[in-house]
Amino acid sequence: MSKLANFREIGRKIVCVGRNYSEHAAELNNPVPTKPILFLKPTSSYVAEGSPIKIPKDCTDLNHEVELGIVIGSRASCISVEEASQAIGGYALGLDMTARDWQNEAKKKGHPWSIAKGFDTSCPISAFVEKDKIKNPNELDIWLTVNGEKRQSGNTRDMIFSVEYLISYISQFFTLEPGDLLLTGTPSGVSRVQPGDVLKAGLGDVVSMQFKVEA
Ligand SMILES: O=C([O-])CC(=O)C(=O)O
Ligand SMILES: [Mg+2]
Repeated sequence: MSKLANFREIGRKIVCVGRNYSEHAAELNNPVPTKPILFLKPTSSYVAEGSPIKIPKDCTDLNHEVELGIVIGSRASCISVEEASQAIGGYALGLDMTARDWQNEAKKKGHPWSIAKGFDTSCPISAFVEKDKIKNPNELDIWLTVNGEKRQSGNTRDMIFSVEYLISYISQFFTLEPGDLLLTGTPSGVSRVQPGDVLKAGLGDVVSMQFKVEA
């Protein structure tokens, strides 16, 4: 078994991309970016299947964002787009849980989004997916249901910036290290979750996962 199966323990950062699907940028009245928008989540935000997503105290608008995750397999600093696929060690399916009320307030004030995006349980994550299970990460169906009702349904071909472009771009600023996770942004259909909701999500026919939401 690959040592990357343990990426939640060995990885030291989660790098997230914002507004990488134009329909999602539009649904939140945000402009479509001309270069990737990056933010970080602490690795303490991971939650694995079997444990619940907890709505933080005083958050009134917790949203789901289903995203393709790239698990880094080898150290990458200032690499080119052509070299980028060599840095991919595997994949995971992730949820970028977002306290939208807190994010909107921070955006208005020009403050960072760290709490809105990085609170405990804000990164529900699947098991590790071996690299050879996915031929082309830029051509994958990605979906999420809430209590059996379809909310998000997209394909990674609609990403504004490809997986390889993102890895290269991020590596110009942050050295990527084995076990680090890159979350590639969410397609449209984000919505509020409530205590008791059951979220199911899937990536192509390679992985699916389920999480319960608690107050
Ligand atoms: O909060 C946002 O909408 C930005 C983001 O994470 C995404 O587009 O996936
Ligand atoms: Mg996101």
